[in-house]
Amino acid sequence: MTELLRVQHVSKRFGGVIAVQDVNFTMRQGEILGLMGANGAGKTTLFSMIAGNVATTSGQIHFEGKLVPARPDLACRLGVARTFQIVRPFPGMTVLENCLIGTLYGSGRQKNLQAARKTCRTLLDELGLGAQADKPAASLTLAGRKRLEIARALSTHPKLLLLDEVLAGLNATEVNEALSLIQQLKQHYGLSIIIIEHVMKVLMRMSDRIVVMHDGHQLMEGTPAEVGNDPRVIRAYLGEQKNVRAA
Ligand SMILES: Nc1ncnc2c1ncn2[C@@H]1O[C@H](COP(=O)(O)OP(=O)(O)OP(=O)(O)O)[C@@H](O)[C@H]1O
Repeated sequence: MTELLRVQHVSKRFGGVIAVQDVNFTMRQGEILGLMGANGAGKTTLFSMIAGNVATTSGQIHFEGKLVPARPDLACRLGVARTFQIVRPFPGMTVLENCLIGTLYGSGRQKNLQAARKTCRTLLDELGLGAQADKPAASLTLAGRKRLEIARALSTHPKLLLLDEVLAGLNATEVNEALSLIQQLKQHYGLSIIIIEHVMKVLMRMSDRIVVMHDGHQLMEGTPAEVGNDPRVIRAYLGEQKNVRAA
């Protein structure tokens, strides 16, 4: 499969805090890559650098062979879109208008407003938000706002979707629904996905490969089975006795 993303010796320092240190991995087109790590491990900072929200202190990130600039608008035009852990809709705009912005200005920029509206309605239908399309974003439930966050990212027509804890705060039924939805969207839009998720069982189930972060470092990279059985991961997250898959 074709290489999509290359993260090379990437580090980020915020003043005296080293949030990410010398992280290296590649990702193939069509993969689902899990990003695992405890609070403060550096996962979101890594996302922010891949999405161009934050500049690297050192190292480089290439997407389809092109250097990802430290500008989210330009990274978006390359085909990278992200969600935020704390959802960021424009609350006063309707659900549809929130998506229109991405469709009109993202990587697949549609010039025609009517066509863009149609695209957004189809997308919102797929995400189960069709009935809410003309309501204000602020009126959605948490599960609805999480779906809108995904819709907003997809509206930019990305090739790589970065999902930052989109399942957090959802109940068991909502988590299962969201997982099937993500799989469907991946197939339909031919997406590659990097997912940050604290529920390990979910991450293990979804991911083709997992990169494990610990205190800003990359602890290891491997298949879910390799990660679940790795003594370093077990030591870092669960103590000596347990197995990650039992968590
Ligand atoms: N803008 C910032 N300024 C200063 N320090 C920051 C900034 N952003 C992140 N950090 C620090 O960098 C480290 C990594 O944070 P980051 O949010 O990337 O971790 P995380 O793995 O995503 O954690 P969580 O699972 O809690 O979201 C933490 O020590 C955090 O306090």
